[in-house]
Order: sequence, then structure tokens, then C-alpha cells
Amino acid sequence: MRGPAIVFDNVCLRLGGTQVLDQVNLRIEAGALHCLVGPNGGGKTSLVRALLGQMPHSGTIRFEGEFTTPLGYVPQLPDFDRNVPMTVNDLMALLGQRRPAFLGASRAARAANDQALERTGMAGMGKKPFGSLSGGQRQRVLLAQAISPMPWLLILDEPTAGIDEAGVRLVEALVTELNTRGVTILWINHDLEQVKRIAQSVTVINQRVLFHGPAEQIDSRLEVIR
Ligand SMILES: Nc1ncnc2c1ncn2[C@@H]1O[C@H](COP(=O)(O)OP(=O)(O)OP(=O)(O)O)[C@@H](O)[C@H]1O
Repeated sequence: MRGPAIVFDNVCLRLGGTQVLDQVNLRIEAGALHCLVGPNGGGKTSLVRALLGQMPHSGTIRFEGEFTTPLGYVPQLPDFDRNVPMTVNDLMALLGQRRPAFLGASRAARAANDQALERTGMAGMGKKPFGSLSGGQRQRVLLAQAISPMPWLLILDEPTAGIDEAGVRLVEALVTELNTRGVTILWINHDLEQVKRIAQSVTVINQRVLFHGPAEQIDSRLEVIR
């Protein structure tokens, strides 16, 4: 089984007076590990949020192929009030299921969450207050919640920002392994060395698509990123 392909057809997005996305046409192949790169403010997060149904846009965005489980999404690390009395387990229960959060996670979800925390190097951290974790640790928890249950499409918005070297390798290995099992990965990434290391295909976007092709060609197209 493979994750879905994603097709963006003439997607435009305007916020206030700013044209954020302009006629974006893009196809991400089923089962690809695809990176979105481009300058700050170039519209990468907005494109992903349009895909998630969180941003009004014109044009169409559609999935092709199998898509039986919810997608996984790791947002940019949000500001978090460290005093909020919420443990890692509470957060995962809140984000991962539709029943009231005060009931906690179901037994099956708890087991899946524990396994996901282990896979992101956060085993045994479930009872810690989320606010007591470092930025890199919080980022790992967000990744854990995105892979519990295992999605067929995983969307990552700079998941290794602020993570130490060992953590970066762990995330790369985990994402690559999921991709090998058929999960479609869409990864917003500023680290071109990492892109070349892990991605099969890449899109450079700055309001419009400037380049779309194999990741190994990114070096010869650096002028479109700057
Ligand atoms: N909710 C919003 N309201 C108004 N403008 C917004 C909103 N979200 C994004 N923008 C604007 O849209 C443009 C694109 O922002 P976006 O976050 O999509 O870029 P990005 O490529 O992800 O940037 P970065 O690399 O810095 O994360 C920016 O000019 C930003 O100010």
C-alpha cells in the first residue's frame, strides 16, 4: 500500500493585500518523500495549510489513491505557555482522538502513543508536563503525535528546527523508514544539505513554483532560492 499523490491545480491565495500563492500547479507523487523549500514568507506553510483546509484559496487541491487513515501533521513549533498543566500524554490524547480529552486516551491509543514516543526518542516522558520540555523535546512530541496512528500522508513543517544532531538523525531515519513503507511525505525544509540527503523530489516556491524536480538537481538551481 502507498500513500496518496497530492495534486495542486492553479492554487491562488491572497491574504489582506498580499498575494501569498499565485497559480501554483504541482503534483507530488504517491509514496514520494518530497521537500518544499524557498525563502521566508514564500508561502510554504500557507500551501500546506490550504491543503489541510485551514486557508481559503481558489483552485483545487486533491488526493489521488488510497487514503484510509487520518493524515499526520507536525506544525512549526507553536508558542506554548509553559504553565499550562498538561502532560505529554494529555496533549497526545487531546490531539489524537475525538472523545473528550478529560477521559484521556483509550487503552489502544495509549499503547500507540507510547510506541510513537519511543520511536521519537521520548520513551517514558508521557507523564512529564509538556511545558517542562525543551523546544527540541516538544518538537519530538509533536512528531510522535503525528505518527500515532501511522498515517499514509505525513506533513512536516520544519520538524528538525531546534533539534540536536542526534535528534535530527533520529527524525531523518524515522521519516525515511515510514517513506520506505509507502507513506507519502511532504516536508517543508530550509536545510538544503538535508534535502539532498533524504528527499527524492523537491519544489522551490516563492509565491509561484520556481522549480520542481529531482532533489539532486537542487544545487544547479540555487539561484531560484535566493
Ligand atoms: N494568517 C495570516 N494573515 C496574514 N498574512 C499571513 C498569514 N499567514 C501567512 N501570512 C503571510 O503570507 C506570506 C507567506 O507566509 P508563509 O508562512 O506561508 O511563508 P513560509 O514560506 O512558510 O515562510 P517561513 O519560511 O518563514 O516559515 C507571508 O507574507 C505572511 O506574512
